[in-house]
This record gives sequence, structure tokens and C-alpha cells, in this order.
Amino acid sequence: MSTTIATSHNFPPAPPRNKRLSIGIIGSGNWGTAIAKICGENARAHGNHFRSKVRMWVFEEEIEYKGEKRKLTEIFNETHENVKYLPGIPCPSNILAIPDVREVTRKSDVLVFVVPHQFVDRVCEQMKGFVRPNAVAISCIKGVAVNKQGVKLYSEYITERLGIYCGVLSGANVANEVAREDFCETTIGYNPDLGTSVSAEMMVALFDRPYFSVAAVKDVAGVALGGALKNIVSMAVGFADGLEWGGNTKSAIMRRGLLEMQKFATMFFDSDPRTMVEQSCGIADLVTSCLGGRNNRCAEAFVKTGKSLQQLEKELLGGQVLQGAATAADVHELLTSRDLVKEFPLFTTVYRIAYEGMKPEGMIQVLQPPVEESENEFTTETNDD
Ligand SMILES: NC(=O)C1=CN([C@@H]2O[C@H](COP(=O)(O)OP(=O)(O)OC[C@H]3O[C@@H](n4cnc5c(N)ncnc54)[C@H](O)[C@@H]3O)[C@@H](O)[C@H]2O)C=CC1
Ligand SMILES: O=C(CO)COP(=O)(O)O
Repeated sequence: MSTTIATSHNFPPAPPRNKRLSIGIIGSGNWGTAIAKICGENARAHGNHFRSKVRMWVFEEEIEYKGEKRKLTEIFNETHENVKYLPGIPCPSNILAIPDVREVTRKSDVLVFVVPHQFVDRVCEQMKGFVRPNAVAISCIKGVAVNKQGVKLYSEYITERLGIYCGVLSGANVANEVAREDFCETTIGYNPDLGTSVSAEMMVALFDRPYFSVAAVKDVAGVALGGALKNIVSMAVGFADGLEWGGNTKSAIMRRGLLEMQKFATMFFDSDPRTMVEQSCGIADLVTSCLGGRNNRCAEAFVKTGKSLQQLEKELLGGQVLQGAATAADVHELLTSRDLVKEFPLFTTVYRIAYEGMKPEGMIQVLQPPVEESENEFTTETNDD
């Protein structure tokens, strides 16, 4: 079993009252709001550890609400509901929606990053210079940052941009189900050896709820990559849904996908291969996303309707952001630059279907065993009689 370093059973001692931590949520989408709800509940439940007020940065927009145009922050602070991204879910009244990311940054000891990965760069740019000296971050973002130099986790990227320690939270956590308080598990990747002012136990205390069971491990890369890469595999399963392939074929895709996830995490990072198969951030997230996450739904519709993924994102997601196609492109760019495309046939096929017009039926070739494997004694022609 990969080593679990903290769970809700290791409840941390309370810090002195003047050292209680202020929590800031950077993001307020579907998952951002569900995470803010969890932190808001725990800030109240553990008043000796956290300050009650949880600040949530909202990318401000005007929306049509009860017949008039209103600001999303005003509606949230009045109704305690994110009517655009998490409708129907009452949030605790100690969450305050704030349109200025610098104000949230300035006033927070723990910064919880939960924005679609496409926006991390510009958000960090605005936060620079406003971060508290002892602040720490935790990233709930599912994606990878690729450039000419190679690949980075978003937690590493945040550390580099803002100069603060950043852990990761990721798991089988479809936001609407978590917000409804259906039971689920999640994984925190947190490595206290790298020097952080907030312990792994304290991070668990911030997120663990009776319906949201948290385990912390040291394998930050394994946790981050499980969430990022399963988005590619869930698109592959969505293409299979579009073709009306059955459960056996889809589980073959999931198995091959899991192996590529594990291979990627150990090839490019020092990740423990057991994380992908033992923790919620690996196999469990892969399964839940393939059973009907947003990537899966858009990929299915892509095959059934012939519309572009951008169009389907607009039509099906109500302002939420599709991550899998962008991650497939990021990963493909990296694999191409390292001449490793053939080592990751499923990831590559998803890229080709999404961007190069490859027919989704072609996915079946990826599932066939490689030629060397099928050449065994039973297939050799004999002339015995
Ligand atoms: N929704 C889910 O079920 C889960 C999502 N995640 C991950 O959490 C991260 C955040 O996802 P969600 O909260 O679901 O976001 P979302 O998909 O609901 O995206 C909408 C959010 O993006 C913001 N946004 C739009 N344009 C922006 C801009 N130009 N600059 C900054 N922000 C902008 C919107 O204000 C809104 O808060 C993603 O990496 C996702 O993969 C992780 C677990 C579950
Ligand atoms: O990450 C998720 C569940 O854990 C959600 O996945 P989607 O973005 O595909 O909905």
C-alpha cells in the first residue's frame, strides 16, 4: 500500500488563537463552489483551527437573474448560492464572494486553487506581489503545464510563479455529487519534507467531511497526474459511448488508459506507481469520470453529432470548461517533442480524433495487442499431419 501520511483520524492540535488560518478559494466554478462549501463548513466546524470567514474569488460576470442583469458576486452574497455554476445547492453563509483576486490573496494563509487550468497563468499574474509570506497553496486543478522545456504539475507552476509551497487535492469527485453530499473519497498529495508552514494533518482537517473522506499521501505528482490524465481517457470512453460500444470494450479502454497514466507519471516524474491503483485520485477518478463526467459527455456528443468540441462545450456545459481536449493537446506536444508518441497510443489516438479528424472507430487498433505479443507458439503454422 502506498504510504498514507494523514487521515481524519490524525486531527491536528489547534494553533494559538491569533494563528488561526484564513482560507481563500481561488475560483468559483462548478468544483470551485463545491470546494468552497466544504471549506466553509470546516471553517465553522473547526473554529480553533480556521477563521470563520472563507473568501472566494469570483471571476465577475453579469448574468440574467429573476428578469434583471445582476453581478454573480452580489447574487451569491445575497442568496448563498452560485446560481450559474452550482445551482440548487445552498452554501454556508460564512463564504464571501469577492471579485478582486488580490484582496482574497492578501487576506489568506491557505490559497485553494480551483480554476480551469486554462486560466492559471493569468490568475497567478494578478496575484503576484500580494501573497502573504507564510502562505501555502493547494491545487485542485486537473491539468498539466507544458512548454518547450518540458512538463510541470500545476502545483509546481504555482510554487514557481508565487514562491509558496503548493500541494494537490484530487479524487473521484464529480462536483454536483459532492455538493449533494453523496459519500466519496479524495486524495491530498502533500510533501511536508519540502518545507511548508501548514501540516498535512491541517490540510486534511480543512477538507475532510463525513461525506468527503480525505487521505493524504506524499506522492504529489501521482495525485496531480491521476486527475489530469484521466480526462484524456474519459474522452476515449466518451468516443466509445458515441459509437455505442459495450461495457467490455470500454473497460479495455480504461485498463489501457490507466497503464498509460501510470507510465506517464513514472516516466516524467518521480511518482509511486501504486498511487494510481490504490488511491481515489487514480483508478477511482478514472472510473467516475468515464461513467459520465463532462469530458465523457462532450466526447460522446462529438461522435454522435459531428459538432466541434468547442461548440459542444458551449451547448452542453453552461459556461463550465472542458479540460480533456486541451490536456490531450498538451500531452501530445510533450510526447512529440520527446519522440514518445508510440509509447502512449491511447493518449495519441484521443488527440488525433479530437484535432486531426481521425475516425473514432480507429481506436480499436490501439486495443489490439502489439504484434510481438501475439506471435506465440499457438499461432505458429505446423505441418504435423
Ligand atoms: N467540475 C467537477 O466536477 C470537477 C472539476 N475539477 C477540476 O477543478 C478545476 C476547476 O473546475 P470547475 O470549478 O469545475 O470550473 P468550471 O468548469 O465550472 O469553469 C468555470 C469557471 O471558470 C471561470 N472563468 C471563466 N473565464 C475565466 C477567465 N477568463 N479567467 C478566470 N476564470 C474564468 C468562471 O468564472 C468559473 O468560475 C478544473 O481543473 C477541473 O478539472 C476537479 C474535480 C471535479
Ligand atoms: O474530475 C472530475 C471528477 O472527479 C470531473 O470530470 P469532468 O471534468 O470530466 O466532469
